[in-house]
Amino acid sequence: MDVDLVLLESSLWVGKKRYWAVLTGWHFNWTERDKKNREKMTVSVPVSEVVGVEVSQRSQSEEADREFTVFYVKRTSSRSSNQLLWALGRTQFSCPSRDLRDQWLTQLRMALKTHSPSRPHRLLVFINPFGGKKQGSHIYQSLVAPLFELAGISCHVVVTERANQARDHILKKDLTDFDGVVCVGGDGMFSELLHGVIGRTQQEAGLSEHDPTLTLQSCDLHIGIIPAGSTDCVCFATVGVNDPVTSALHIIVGDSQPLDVCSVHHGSSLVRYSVSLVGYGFYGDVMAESEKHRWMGPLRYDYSGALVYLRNRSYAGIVQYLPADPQLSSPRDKTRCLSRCTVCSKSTDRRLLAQSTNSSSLHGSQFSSDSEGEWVSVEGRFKAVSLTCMSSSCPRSPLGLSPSAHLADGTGDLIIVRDTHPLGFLTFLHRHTTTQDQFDLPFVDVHRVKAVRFSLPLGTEDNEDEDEGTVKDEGLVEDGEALSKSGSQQHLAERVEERGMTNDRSVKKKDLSFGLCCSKTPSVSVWNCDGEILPYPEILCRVHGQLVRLYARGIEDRSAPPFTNCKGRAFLHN
Ligand SMILES: CCCCCCCCCCCCC/C=C/[C@@H](O)[C@H](COP(=O)(O)O)NC(=O)CCCCCCCCCCCCCCC
Ligand SMILES: Nc1ncnc2c1ncn2[C@@H]1O[C@H](COP(=O)(O)OP(=O)(O)O)[C@@H](O)[C@H]1O
Ligand SMILES: [Ca+2]
Repeated sequence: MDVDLVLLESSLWVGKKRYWAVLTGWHFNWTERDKKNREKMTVSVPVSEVVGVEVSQRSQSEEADREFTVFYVKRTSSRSSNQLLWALGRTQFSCPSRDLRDQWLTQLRMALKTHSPSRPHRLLVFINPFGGKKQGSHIYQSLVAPLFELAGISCHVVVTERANQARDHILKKDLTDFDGVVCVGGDGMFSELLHGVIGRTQQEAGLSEHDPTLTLQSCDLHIGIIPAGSTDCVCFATVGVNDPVTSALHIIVGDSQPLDVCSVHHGSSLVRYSVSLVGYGFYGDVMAESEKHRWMGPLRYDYSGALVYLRNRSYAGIVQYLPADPQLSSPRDKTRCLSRCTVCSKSTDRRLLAQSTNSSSLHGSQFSSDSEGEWVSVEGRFKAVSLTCMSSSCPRSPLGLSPSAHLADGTGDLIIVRDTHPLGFLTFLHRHTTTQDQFDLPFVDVHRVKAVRFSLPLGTEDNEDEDEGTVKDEGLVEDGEALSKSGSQQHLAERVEERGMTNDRSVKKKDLSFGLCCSKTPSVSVWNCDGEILPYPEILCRVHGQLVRLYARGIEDRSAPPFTNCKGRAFLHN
């Protein structure tokens, strides 16, 4: 029952103004009262958004002994982009007596404990000092660490010295004391945490990650992201803005956002997990190209994007997909997945029901293609084939690859861009930066799916040296050597070149050995899997609903009605 009992109320002063302050289990409100005791504006802070309470830091004096400061989440707008940001609000209250001050401190701290129980107390933080503009350590020390300290969160901080250190740490070290893991970096760093957390959970549950038909165990350990990378798409799409303070506050208040994850398999092995982009053709080529220009920082994507666009390539392939239930939602229904999204909540309800009716729980049960419906097949030449489990919005594309995709509905959106003239493809790309519908083009199809398979038509060059089932050599969990950009990716990029897949250097190499016959453009591309290159075109992807949880709450709806108090009066929400 949602009874909002008053825990404490009294007169308090803020500066020279007198307020009537009320603490209930759910809210801390203070209402200005004028000299005639008439009520003016009320400020209301949900207890769940109180960051901390402190006694006055001023030197001991009678006045200071009657003061306390409440720190809380304050919503503001960014001046440049009009995005909703969270900042640290603070109000210093003065009490009539020291006794009353102590009562306020006790009650506020107690309310925090009992009404905000999901807050983390101990976190494991990984900082990539080389991500994005190389500001990770500075961002953490100057903006995030002071907030965690204020909130009483203790942190074990690891500044990484190599790629995959964070993933390996999570897979192998004792994590019993930690409530969550946090990365300070970009999507690549998030991906390391994702692989560590999912891998660890399956190890402990005794489940094989390589079997795409198995329902994996969802992970309890939460993941937090402090954006300090190049695209920061996972943060942007789950929080609505790339801002370290906003993200730190979501971690502090213990927000919990389930997230769908796609497992990518080749042959009989798991290759990687992805949450944002599994993309072949254009996005694969952009990623392969951009690795050569890493020194440019985030700009490498625009530069490489332009180069790859001008190459004007398309690739032959067979895309097969398992459609999701069209009754539940559609990628073209013009809705947005916002905080407390009903489509995602219904998916949660269905999962809970399935778990309760399945005596041995859903985990470890089989995902049978028969009961999941019929595969649909599309063969042709494509500019791009992309699968995304969420909108994949980012500053470069504020509505994302698929604006109506859901964070936690158990499906992904498959976007097929068939071969077209360069101007058409530019229109498609450009619409990602506006509010125009990028799917409303005759050469673009979008489907909401549960699984996707991609293969090459018979006779495509790459089929010849395709070696099914050998991925384990580079597999993620098998040998601890993931396909990382900065480490083994170097070696993979060389393999890609040797196979004559994507870049110009590879063509030159072939030209030298085979002469003119091989100067044609490569017939296969690579997959871009959340920023990592997968050099084998034939893959199977399966979406796992709500496999992990982030310290986030989805994008908050700015048009939501104002809060009202228990007496129905209008409230100013801080
Ligand atoms: C004409 C303007 C076209 C703008 C097209 C914007 C499409 C943006 C879609 C972004 C999807 C992002 C999905 C997330 C991917 C990340 O996981 C992943 C890794 O991120 P990290 O480095 O932070 O670790 N990032 C990426 O894969 C980056 C993909 C970026 C693609 C940028 C494409 C720019 C295209 C520019 C075309 C210009 C044409 C000019 C013609 C002369
Ligand atoms: N200390 C390190 N040295 C080199 N590479 C690292 C280090 N720490 C993490 N990485 C790797 O760097 C890659 C890019 O990191 P990320 O933080 O995503 O930045 P960006 O968004 O700029 O790509 C990731 O794939 C990650 O595995
Ligand atoms: Ca989804």
